[in-house]
Amino acid sequence: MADYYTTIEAFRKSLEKSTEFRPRTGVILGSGLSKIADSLSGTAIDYSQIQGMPRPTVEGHRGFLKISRDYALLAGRFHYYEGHAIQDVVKPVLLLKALGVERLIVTNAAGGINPDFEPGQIVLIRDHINLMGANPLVGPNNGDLGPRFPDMSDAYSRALRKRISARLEYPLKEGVYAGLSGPCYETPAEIRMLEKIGADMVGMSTVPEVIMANYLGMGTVGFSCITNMAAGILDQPLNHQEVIDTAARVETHFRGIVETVMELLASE
Ligand SMILES: O=P(O)(O)O[C@H]1O[C@H](CO)[C@@H](O)[C@H]1O
Ligand code: HPA
Repeated sequence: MADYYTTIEAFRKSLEKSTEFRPRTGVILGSGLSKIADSLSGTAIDYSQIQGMPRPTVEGHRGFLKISRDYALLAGRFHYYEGHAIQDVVKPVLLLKALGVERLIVTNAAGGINPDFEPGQIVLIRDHINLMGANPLVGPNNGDLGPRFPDMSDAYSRALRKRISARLEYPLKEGVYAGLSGPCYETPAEIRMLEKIGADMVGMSTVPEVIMANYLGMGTVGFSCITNMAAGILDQPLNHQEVIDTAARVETHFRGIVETVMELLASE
């Protein structure tokens, strides 16, 4: 395994110069969702100012940290398909750890598999299936950071999900997220397989981040914005522009949910 301890220490040092804020809640924003960070007050720090932080290459991931007393929002994540080592894909989580963040909210754009879902809907992630073909914890383990064999039975905190559902005006549907490496969208046959193994939505991110957050002891919740129905469900081709457009269409609604959850976590 990469020496995550060293990476976290290097981020801590680098951030010492740019901010005194040490929030408890971190948010990773998915494709097309970075406007949420614009609308919140705080200090914006470009990834280029943070030593060791890669640059996002995907449209909809801008590459800055917005930080205030209560929150650290990351507008820009790294995907395995971009060619990053899996150890770099989890750098947003290591950065949040360096700031002392204890709770993580992950968001993503995903294709809907469950026929009860529709584009524009926000789904609370109940669990995931790791089909990336990679795991960020492979390699020697530093027991000071986390266990060799982390338990994943509550990776998307049941307790937090319950509190979120109680706080929101209407309950969100929950679903299982299948994380694949991409960058191809899936074939219709792959989507039929994913449905059979219990996936409700599909994407190319989130899973490595949540594995790392769980390993580091962060309580985690996740939201998928269903930006399109997965391949073969509707008789139409998929493209990233549709993903960005749908995320933009529901941005205000999604922001409301994320802000409510951020307030809920900050008040505890
Ligand atoms: O998961 P996020 O980063 O939100 O983005 C999703 O959208 C992109 C595909 O359109 C992929 O990167 C997929 O993972
Ligand atoms: O249909 C999809 N498949 C994989 N990743 C995605 N991200 C948004 N939509 C999708």
